[in-house]
Amino acid sequence: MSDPIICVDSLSVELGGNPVLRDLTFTVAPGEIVAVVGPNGSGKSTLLRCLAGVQPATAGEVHVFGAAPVDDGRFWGRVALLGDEPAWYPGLTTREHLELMGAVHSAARMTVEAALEMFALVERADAAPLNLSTGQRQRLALAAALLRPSELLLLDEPERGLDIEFRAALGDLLDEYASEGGTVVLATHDQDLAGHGRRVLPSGVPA
Ligand SMILES: Nc1ncnc2c1ncn2[C@@H]1O[C@H](COP(=O)(O)OP(=O)(O)OP(=O)(O)O)[C@@H](O)[C@H]1O
Repeated sequence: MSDPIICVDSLSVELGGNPVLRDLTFTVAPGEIVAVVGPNGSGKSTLLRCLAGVQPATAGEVHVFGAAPVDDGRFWGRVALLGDEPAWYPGLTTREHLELMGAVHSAARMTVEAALEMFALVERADAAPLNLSTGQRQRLALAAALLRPSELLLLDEPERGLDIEFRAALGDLLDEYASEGGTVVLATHDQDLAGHGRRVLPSGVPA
């Protein structure tokens, strides 16, 4: 069996003196989709931030690709993160944002035109992101994350702002990414999306 992509061992995180994650242990194998589920405030985003190396553990360990995640170019070359609203370049269009993503990463997974098509952004390709609807902006953020090559996708509530049809399409895109060997960890409130993977609760209780 291949080595896990992610090992979380007895992870605890306190924020502002409050325990948010308590003694959480799980592993994620290559090609797996893991859905972090639970009510508001249960620690889903905190767990994703730990996996991204931007939230230190209070106790326990997190290993990604066999080492503690480090917020550096080598790590982000392998990991695509979709968190809160990205910082858009106000002078660049939708198409130019995707071209930029393709330019900074070698071996893009798809062309810009294919991404515009796949994420239903063709008609808004020449608009600035701030002139898109909330759902269209989320589709652009997802297009950017899926256009670039990566081995691990970390997605915090990727369903935010998406209509029902596109949520279903997103599940299929994640399945396709995983079938190519990519690993996905997503925090989600969408039960259908969560059904595409194994469920993990940040409380550590099996779902
Ligand atoms: N900087 C902070 N200082 C103190 N407490 C915080 C901080 N950030 C988050 N929290 C608290 O930590 C807990 C977990 O927050 P987190 O955002 O991880 O939850 P979540 O499961 O992602 O929630 P949601 O479903 O609403 O997105 C919440 O109770 C939140 O209020």
